[in-house]
Amino acid sequence: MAYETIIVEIEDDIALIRLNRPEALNALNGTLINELSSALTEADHNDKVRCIIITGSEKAFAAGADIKEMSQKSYVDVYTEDLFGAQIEAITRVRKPIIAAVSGYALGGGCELAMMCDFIIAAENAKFGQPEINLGVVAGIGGTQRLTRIIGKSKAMDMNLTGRFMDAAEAERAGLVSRVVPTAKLIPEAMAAARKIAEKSQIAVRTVKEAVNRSYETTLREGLLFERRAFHALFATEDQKEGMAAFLEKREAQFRDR
Ligand SMILES: CC(C)(O)CC(=O)SCCNC(=O)CCNC(=O)[C@H](O)C(C)(C)COP(=O)(O)OP(=O)(O)OC[C@H]1O[C@@H](n2cnc3c(N)ncnc32)[C@H](O)[C@@H]1OP(=O)(O)O
Repeated sequence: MAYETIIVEIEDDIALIRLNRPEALNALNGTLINELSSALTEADHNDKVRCIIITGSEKAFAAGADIKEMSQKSYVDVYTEDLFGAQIEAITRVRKPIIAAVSGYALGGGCELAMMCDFIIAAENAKFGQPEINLGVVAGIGGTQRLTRIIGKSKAMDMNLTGRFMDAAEAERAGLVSRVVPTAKLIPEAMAAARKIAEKSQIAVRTVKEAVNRSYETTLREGLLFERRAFHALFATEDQKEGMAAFLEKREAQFRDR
């Protein structure tokens, strides 16, 4: 399918989705959000795809929501259309793992989009921020909620109140990103991580995603019970038998996603 604001490449069993509005540093306008949401749904339903990567350009993952597009909207407009509601939240309903490969600016909605992914690999030049305060507004898709759960109250307050940017090293220390890699190696490193995930039992992979995400939504007691029951349930799969047999026989497991 041809898109206007994103490029989708499928290599082996990985879908690489590149945000592609260089003239606006990949600012998230309505078209981009719709196209990203469609491409993700398509990748989620494509049996050949086992892992998804979202990336931008070297200069910008995404510089936030498109300010030009929203600047003249009224409260009635944004409330009625539920701006940044269901359409972008659809990303969080994708069941396959999504890696955000972030180079350059990930600001406002860009940082929030990266946080909606399952984990973030950052290039050394990455800069994260929630500068909505400079526009007289606040974050609208997780900058005060997901960011606070990830990096804690003090840093989240600092980022949201001052609008300052966090570099890749600070983001790694704060737990916002899982690893930092040389800028030129961002896509090869993200592809290597995606290939590792693609080799695993996809039933176990999806269960990991559900269980980790559950930890954000529930109490520790409920989360631990969910995790234990998920662990128990995987004993009903052929992949559990294969994974454990392969270990004991000192060979590579051949998972069949059953
Ligand atoms: C999703 C919500 C609800 O949370 C809300 C939001 O996300 S609000 C948006 C938050 N993001 C920002 O406030 C960042 C805005 N951008 C910048 O501060 C700067 O562009 C920069 C620091 C990222 C980069 O600066 P610089 O290298 O000097 O490049 P520029 O000349 O500023 O930008 C190039 C070009 O891109 C356009 N641009 C950049 N960001 C946006 C944006 N968010 N929306 C629309 N357009 C954007 C910028 O206007 C320039 O275009 P031209 O003026 O050359 O046509």
